[in-house]
Amino acid sequence: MKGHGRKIIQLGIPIIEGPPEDDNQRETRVEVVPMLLHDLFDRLSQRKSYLPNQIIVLLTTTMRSLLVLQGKSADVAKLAIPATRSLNGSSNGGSSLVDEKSTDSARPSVGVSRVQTPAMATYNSPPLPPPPLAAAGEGEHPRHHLRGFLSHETCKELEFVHRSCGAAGYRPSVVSTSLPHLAATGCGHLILPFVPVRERLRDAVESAFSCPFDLFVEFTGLISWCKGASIGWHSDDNKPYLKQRAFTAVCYLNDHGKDYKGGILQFQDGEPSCITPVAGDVVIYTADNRNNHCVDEVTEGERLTLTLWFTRDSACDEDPKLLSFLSKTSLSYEPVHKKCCIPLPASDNMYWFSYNQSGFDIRCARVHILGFCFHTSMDEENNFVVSAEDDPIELLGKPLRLGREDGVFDKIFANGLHALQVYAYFHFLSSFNFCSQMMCIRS
Ligand SMILES: O=C(O)CCC(=O)C(=O)O
Ligand SMILES: [Fe+2]
Repeated sequence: MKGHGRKIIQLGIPIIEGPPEDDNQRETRVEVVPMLLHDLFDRLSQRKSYLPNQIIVLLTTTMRSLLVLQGKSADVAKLAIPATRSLNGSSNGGSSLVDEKSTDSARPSVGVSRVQTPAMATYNSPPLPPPPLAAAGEGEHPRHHLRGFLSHETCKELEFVHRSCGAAGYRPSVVSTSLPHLAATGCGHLILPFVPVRERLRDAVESAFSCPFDLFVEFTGLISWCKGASIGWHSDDNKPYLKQRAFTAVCYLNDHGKDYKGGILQFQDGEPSCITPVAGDVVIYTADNRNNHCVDEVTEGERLTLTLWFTRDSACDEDPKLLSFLSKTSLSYEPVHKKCCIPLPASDNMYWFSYNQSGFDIRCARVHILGFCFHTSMDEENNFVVSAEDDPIELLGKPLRLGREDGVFDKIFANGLHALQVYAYFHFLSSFNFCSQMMCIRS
């Protein structure tokens, strides 16, 4: 089976239709299930949780056949359900594997990919929920609102990454953490929590819009919409350099009303016409002008999202870029202090943007809001002294220290962004009662 390097292996009684190009192979490749594998596969089928790209066993040796999929749950949705139906109908007297009502639609659906697919494949598994949104994606304004897609823990974990590493965003009053940013700043390990989320989202989008195996992730980013942030009517592919974008997924990581005010997502036409963000919910829609939308101004607090764009163009796949960044930064970095576990300095020119032509630097603003200031000048004995307020932009790219009231911390940071990242990281930890860790930036 083709598609993103995923594999399908079938032994024993043929139970699925292979794609046309496999026809010849199917005739010759059906083999008896080796006894040696029986126990192994039976045990694998008992497992409760699977990671992306793990082997998933759908039918085990008790059915005198093995169907093993390696890959995504969308693969399973697409192939397993028709397979189990045809097997049930095929007279071998086997008990029903999947409740018939739940398999009304042989097409992949969001409902299918949202349940734990391996559980579906084991005997006596509960019936699948009906595909709740199957019809909506085909309309004039193809979009879906998936409720409770991310757990509370996942939302918090992603928020943690953002608090540690967020940088000035692509629009005023927006702070973002993109995966290339994490990779390029030596925080590659912080990409890990995104991996299963991206995989599940891609499954959901491919399933909901009936394009299995078609999509690549083009961009993944955490975005905080601070007070004053908004975006007017637009479609997500509305610039020549954005034409590769086919679908959007926005995951809400915190709650409207509780964490912030404003920030409602509105669509120009079609249903649902507006989305009031709830932590864990996801909205997916086509990136073209069938889904013109805007986000109301955030009037209080901070709205946090994880936004992904998907493309059909493999040249725009984010993954090779990430791997290239990771291979450069992760392999070449040698920490000054071997035990250092704080984020690395980032490239300086990534974080500057001009605001109303007057110049605005998010690094200065944020340290001031946090009650700190930068100290950059040295006296004759090479000690840092309080100053640096004259032309902070100029000095932000140089080594500096953080000061608070009359004191100056000892730690020398590579530049302003580095200081800010480290501060944000420890500030976040301290909110979980790890205050003592803050002390280590003093030494
Ligand atoms: O955050 C949202 O609800 C939508 C964001 C959006 O429209 C965009 O980033 O293009
Ligand atoms: Fe948008």
